[in-house]
Amino acid sequence: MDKALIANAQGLHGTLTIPGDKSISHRSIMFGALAEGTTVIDHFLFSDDCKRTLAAFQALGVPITIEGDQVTITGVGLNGLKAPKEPIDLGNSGTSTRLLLGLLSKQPFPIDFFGDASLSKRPMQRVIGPLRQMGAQITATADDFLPLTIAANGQLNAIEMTVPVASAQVKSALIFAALQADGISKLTEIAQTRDHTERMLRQFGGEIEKDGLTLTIKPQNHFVAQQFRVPGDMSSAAFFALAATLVPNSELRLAQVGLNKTRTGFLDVLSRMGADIHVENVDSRIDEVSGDLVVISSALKATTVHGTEIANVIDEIPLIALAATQAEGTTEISDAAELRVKETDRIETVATELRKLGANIETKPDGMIIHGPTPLRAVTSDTVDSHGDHRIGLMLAVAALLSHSQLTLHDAAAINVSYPSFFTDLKQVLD
Ligand SMILES: O=C(O)C1=C[C@@H](OP(=O)(O)O)[C@@H](O)[C@H](O)C1
Ligand SMILES: C=C(OP(=O)(O)O)C(=O)O
Repeated sequence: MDKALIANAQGLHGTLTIPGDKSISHRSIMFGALAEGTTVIDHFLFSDDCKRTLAAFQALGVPITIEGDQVTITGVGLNGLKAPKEPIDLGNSGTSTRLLLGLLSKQPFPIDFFGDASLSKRPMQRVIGPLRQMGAQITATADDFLPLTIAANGQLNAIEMTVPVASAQVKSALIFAALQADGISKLTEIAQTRDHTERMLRQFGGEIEKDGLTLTIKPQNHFVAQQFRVPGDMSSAAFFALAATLVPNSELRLAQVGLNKTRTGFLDVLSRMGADIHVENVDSRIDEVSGDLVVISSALKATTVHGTEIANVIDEIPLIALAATQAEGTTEISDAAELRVKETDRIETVATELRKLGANIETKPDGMIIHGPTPLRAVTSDTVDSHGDHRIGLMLAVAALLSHSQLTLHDAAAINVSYPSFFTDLKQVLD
């Protein structure tokens, strides 16, 4: 599907309630299924990826009902899942695949997974390798890719390891497996990644100890159903925070956005660049803190993004690159080779698409060097391409707002993976 993008925006005003967090929505279904009792989740993100997790648990025999943006899950516990009748389709969702690998690695029946063309190219060895060390029986194409089969398995051994990639998905998969292991497991991260699994595990009555970057997990199989509201997704709010920063004469409020410190790196980077963003109405009654972001347009200057900050901004790097094209000076992003194994190689897709609009971007194996500012307009093409990657499509829709030429987005439907209501939300706040 091709979509005409909105160009030459004059200002963004008003208040937007940002859709629910994708990472938390996935995990809410998982813990809800494992708990005893009825879990009620409000402001669940009904995006393509989260719907894959929801459908996977329905296929595993978990009763789940939907009313508006509320999901009700009747928990069955780890021992109450049923053999799925068919292979499970995980679509485009890396989070569903990797977390489910750990969660389902000790079931008394085999389970087959497959996914779309993009997901079938994403590395799974990072999860399959450690799970095999624990005793899981997993067979995958070329040992690393979907489609794969988790064989029936009655035993998982505890593990002590340093997780070799800074990845919340790998960490979370191993936490789910460790809950079912025969002893105490210790996982050490090389950098702090998003900690929603750890927080939700505690919220559902489980135990996990954290000492610096090391987590200690004992076997446990008793979780208590919960009721909560999923905070707005910082990674979705980021599109509007940048749009309001870059489009002159804007003042926008993004309501009830998740402010978990492992997710707010984008606000730090933009603030360093000179953005005017402040936080109001913080709600810290629950473990996943949320608040409003108030964003006023401002000029940006270049920055450097590297090292342990990368994990915190991993999904926002396409937007940081866009910000850098509008900033005074040279921005360098390093230590971000993980971008090459996302839905697309995001170093290449960001550079290819923004260059069409006149951006001056050099790519490196682990990042990008961006020389700004450059006006954005159709230079080599007036059609930009999501390449089937939601974050690229959404970033390009923000870039288009600054362009004086009319642009078309190829494969605009990709945005449904994380932000189906984006274009409706955008219309609501444009002058
Ligand atoms: O755990 C999660 O919910 C996620 C972790 C990140 O992936 P990695 O763990 O592969 O870095 C992120 O890119 C993804 O959008 C969601
Ligand atoms: C990388 C992403 O998601 P996933 O790994 O779940 O496909 C993303 O949402 O940008």
